[in-house]
Amino acid sequence: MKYTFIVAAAGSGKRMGLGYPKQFLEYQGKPIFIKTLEKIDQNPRVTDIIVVTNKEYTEKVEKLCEKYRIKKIKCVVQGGKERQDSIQNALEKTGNSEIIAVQDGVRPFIENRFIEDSYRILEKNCDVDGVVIGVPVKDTIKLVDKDGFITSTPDRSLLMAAQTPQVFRGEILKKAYSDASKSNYLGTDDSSLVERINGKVIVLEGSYNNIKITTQEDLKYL
Ligand SMILES: Nc1ccn([C@@H]2O[C@H](COP(=O)(O)OP(=O)(O)OP(=O)(O)O)[C@@H](O)[C@H]2O)c(=O)n1
Ligand SMILES: C[C@](O)(CO)[C@H](O)COP(=O)(O)O
Repeated sequence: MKYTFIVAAAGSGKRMGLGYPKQFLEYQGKPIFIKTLEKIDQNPRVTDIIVVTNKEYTEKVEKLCEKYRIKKIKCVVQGGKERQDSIQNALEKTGNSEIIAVQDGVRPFIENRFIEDSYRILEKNCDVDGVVIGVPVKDTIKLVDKDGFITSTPDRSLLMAAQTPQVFRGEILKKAYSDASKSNYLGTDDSSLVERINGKVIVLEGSYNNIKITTQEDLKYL
C-alpha cells in the first residue's frame, strides 16, 4: 500500500504580512513547514511526501528538505493561484497511491495519532472514503446575510471546525478534484470536494492546539 502525504506550502501569507511566505518563518530554529514535514516523515507508514510550493521557492524548499534530512520527499511541485490548484498539481504526481493525505504546511502541531488513527479508520471501514481532523466549535455560530443581519443559529452540537490532515482513498480524492475543476467549484478544504460527490467522510477529533498559523496573533503559539 502506498500512503502519500501532500504538504501545501505554496501560499503567499498575505494575512500574516511578513513580506515573505509564512511557511518559511522560523520556529525553534527551523522553518515552520520543515517542522510539519518532520512529524510526517517520522511516521513509519507514510511512504512518500509531495511538497507544493511557489515557483520561485522550489529550489529553496528542495535544499531545506535536504538540509533537515526529510527522507520521504518524492518531489517538490509548483503551486497554483488557490490552495485547491496547488493540491490539484500535487495529485497529478501521486501515481497509484491508495491513501492520500493533505496537510497544510503551516500547521506544525500535527500529531502522529492523527495520522495513525485516520489510517486505522480507513482500513477498518471500507465504506468510509475519508477522515478529517477537526474540533468541536466552542463559540455560538451565526449565519448572517450580506448586511450582517443574523438569519439563523445552527445547532452547535453538530458543528466541527475542520483542520488538517484530511486523509482520503486516493481514487475518490482524485475524482473529487477532477469534478470540482470541471464545474469550477472552489472549496476551502479538501473534504468539501469529496462531500459534493457524495463521499462519506468522518470527522476525527483532533486538538485545539493544531492551529493553522495564519495571522500575527497566531505567532504567540510558536
Ligand atoms: N495557492 C496556495 C494557497 C495556500 N497554500 C497553502 O495552504 C495552506 C493554508 O493556506 P493559508 O493559511 O490561507 O495560507 P496563505 O495562502 O499563505 O495565506 P493568505 O491567505 O493569508 O495569503 C498553507 O500552508 C499555504 O502555504 C498553497 O499551497 N497554495
Ligand atoms: C484546509 C483548512 O486548513 C481547513 O481548516 C482551511 O480551510 C484552509 O483555509 P485557507 O483559506 O487556506 O486559510
